[in-house]
Amino acid sequence: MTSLRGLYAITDTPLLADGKLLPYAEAALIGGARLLQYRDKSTDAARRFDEAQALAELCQRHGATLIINDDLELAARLGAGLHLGQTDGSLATARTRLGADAVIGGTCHAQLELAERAANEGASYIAFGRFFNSNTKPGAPAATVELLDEARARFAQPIVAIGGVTLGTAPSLIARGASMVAVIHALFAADSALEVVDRARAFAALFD
Ligand SMILES: Cc1ncc(COP(=O)(O)OP(=O)(O)O)c(N)n1
Ligand SMILES: Cc1nc(C(=O)O)sc1CCOP(=O)(O)O
Ligand SMILES: [Mg+2]
Repeated sequence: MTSLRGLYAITDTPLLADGKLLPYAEAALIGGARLLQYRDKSTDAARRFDEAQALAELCQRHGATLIINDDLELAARLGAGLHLGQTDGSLATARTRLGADAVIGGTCHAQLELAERAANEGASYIAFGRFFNSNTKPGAPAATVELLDEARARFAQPIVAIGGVTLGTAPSLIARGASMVAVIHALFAADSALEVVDRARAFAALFD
């Protein structure tokens, strides 16, 4: 059973270009990331499969869970988890296809109604954001930390907080009930894989 608490690392193809994807992803896993999302917006199916398969092997080696962003078919091929946004397809269909044990998450922006629907459709976690200014997705709809109080009281599903999460901003989200923090820039915009290990360790320690 996957533990849905701790650091949720998300890859970013432009940021992890030039051979950084696998070493930086492994560094995040060494540092303690529990979920690793493969987020690649390209249409290069062959590269996407190869990269996701390599990440699946890394996750298996480090006892973490791979989540595929947007792509149910790729998740099904690899036996991985899946994250779906509001325009990425049905969570209920994904649950039927991937089975009861798969980790499937849904984007809920700042709307409790979207979380209600995601929960009813079988989401393993509900993701809210963007809580702070995001380097990766500056235009994502904004959410306030107060939303987490209400979400925590209303839903049994673990809550993922995303958007501008740093070592400085994460504690306010965890204190309000976020079970996981999903991070791109503050984890992977680093000069070396060793620096990613250190950052991941520091994020993971916030959950001790
Ligand atoms: C954990 C997590 N939360 C939210 C998102 C955003 O999903 P979406 O709104 O579909 O946007 P894209 O990531 O597909 O651009 C996410 N990927 N992961
Ligand atoms: C992919 C994504 N989704 C968001 C949402 O609010 O739904 S914010 C975001 C980007 C997260 O990257 P960073 O940690 O660099 O801000
Ligand atoms: Mg999406």
